[in-house]
Amino acid sequence: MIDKRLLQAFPDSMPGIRKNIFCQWIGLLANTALSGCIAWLIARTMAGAPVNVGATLLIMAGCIVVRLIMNQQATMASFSSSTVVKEQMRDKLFSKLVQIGPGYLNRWSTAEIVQLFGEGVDQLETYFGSYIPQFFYALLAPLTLFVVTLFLDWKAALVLLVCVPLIPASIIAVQKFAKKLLGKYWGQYTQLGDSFLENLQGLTTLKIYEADGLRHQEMNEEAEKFRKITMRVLTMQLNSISVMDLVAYGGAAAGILVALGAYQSGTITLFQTILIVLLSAEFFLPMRTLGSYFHIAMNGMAASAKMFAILDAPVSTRRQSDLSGLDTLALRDVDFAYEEDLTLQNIDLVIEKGKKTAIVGESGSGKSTIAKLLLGQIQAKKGTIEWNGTDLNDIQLASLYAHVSYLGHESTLFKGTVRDNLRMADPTHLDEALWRALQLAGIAKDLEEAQGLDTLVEEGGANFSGGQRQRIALARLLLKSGDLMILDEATSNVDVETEDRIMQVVRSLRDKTILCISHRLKNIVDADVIYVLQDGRLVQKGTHDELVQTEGRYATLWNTQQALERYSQGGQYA
Ligand SMILES: Nc1ncnc2c1ncn2[C@@H]1O[C@H](COP(=O)(O)OP(=O)(O)OP(=O)(O)O)[C@@H](O)[C@H]1O
Repeated sequence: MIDKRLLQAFPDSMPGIRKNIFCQWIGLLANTALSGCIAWLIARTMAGAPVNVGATLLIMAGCIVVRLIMNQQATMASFSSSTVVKEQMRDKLFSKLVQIGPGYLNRWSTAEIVQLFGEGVDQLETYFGSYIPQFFYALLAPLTLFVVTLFLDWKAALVLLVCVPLIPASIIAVQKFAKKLLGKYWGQYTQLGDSFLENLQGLTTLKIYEADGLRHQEMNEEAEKFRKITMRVLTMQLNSISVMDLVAYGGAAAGILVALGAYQSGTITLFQTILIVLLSAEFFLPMRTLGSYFHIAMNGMAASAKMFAILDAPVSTRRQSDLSGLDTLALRDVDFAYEEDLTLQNIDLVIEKGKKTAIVGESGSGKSTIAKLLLGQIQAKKGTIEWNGTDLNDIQLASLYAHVSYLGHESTLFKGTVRDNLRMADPTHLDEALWRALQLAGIAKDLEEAQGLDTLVEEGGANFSGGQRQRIALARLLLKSGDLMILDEATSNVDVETEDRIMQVVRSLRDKTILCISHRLKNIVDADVIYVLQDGRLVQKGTHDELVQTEGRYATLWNTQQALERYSQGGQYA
């Protein structure tokens, strides 16, 4: 009924939990005293005996005030313990994802992460703020009341105490089933989130291909599955609450019946009988409340299982070394697989300082996978990647990113100003340096006509064209003083003018170490060394002149692309 690991993971929540239990217990004592006063007043009045009403009412008012204060304190303690847990859990998850690096996207989807960070963590609020304190209080309260009722009538006290464990027994009975069901519920929930996000992001494509109707139907089916499982969870919760109510009220009735029997036979007084009647419900209430928190807490436990899966994900502990400037970067006999089949096989590749290295090959041959390996986003299955002879797995990701800059085919711009986006590369750059980079990237004129460096960038750079976004990203790349520049199909999504500008800039960077990944061979003809990739294997290596003169994959690709180019310029495809 208690997830030990979850409890042990947040020791800072314990003071709040202890305070909550203590306040509830003092409140229970105040309530017992209040019931005692009520029973005393009724019994004395019915017996026609003198009663000091004023003093009794004063004591009763005192009990009510204590109870109210204790309730308020317990609520505050609950808030403080759950806040600590939520803050720390989000912190732990975030640090872990930072440790794993961008490669976390290979293991979990964005929607899953967002749901766990948001609603998943919120589910822990009930677990720590209400369920855990209630669990211990629900053990303490019946024992306390048992001691009190023992002085009134031991038989009734015993019956009440014996009936209390029937509630946790019924909870345990549904726990196994509930755990399975909630595991499925969370699976369905994240799956629905994944599809929703994907369909929303690709809505334009779906509309263009008139596939939105089909996706709509699929989403409806998934939503229906989620509705059904939600209803199953609710039904399970309601049924188990009904069972708990039956046990609670049945148990209280049994205790009351025993007390009434004792009163009839003259073993106990009217005061004792009334007090037992008043206290009997109190015996069961804490367990009953525990039962109602239980299902929400189980949901928190199911979510926490997913969170612990992230926290337990293996992270290389080898990443200790810092990088020095680049002399050589080499892939030595590297194999890699996303799934079972190898995506890359026996890759031997060397990137030398100050040289321009190119990787070419058809779509799906594994070019971007090599870039991901060099960026530490994925790990080789076999072989090593060595930066000046040091295994990349031993190098801290932060140190690696300080030395490497990257421009992909779809660059991300962030909400803010153009200046904010450029300064990401290096916050010490002055405006002059930013303008120089923008001029080189061929976007300075467009920005001068707008608000210059203060031009606002909307989320994802939505207020710029694809080409403009890529040019701003190129300027950002130029501002970063890394040792290695990786361009992965940096020109594949842009207009011819932007493509020419990007390649012109790359050609002008004479002393830079550049890795250029491209399927358009005309962009890499001047590379110092070209590696040709086919179906995950390196099949050729050399300069452009060497490769076109040799019969092989490169010459075939070159001839095909040249023919296509002539054709697009109005010539003949031959
Ligand atoms: N995250 C992934 N999970 C599973 N398979 C993947 C993943 N990313 C890529 N692949 C597969 O790995 C192979 C190589 O992909 P990669 O993106 O490296 O090719 P590429 O040569 O860069 O292609 P392109 O020129 O089209 O970008 C492809 O068959 C692709 O389907």
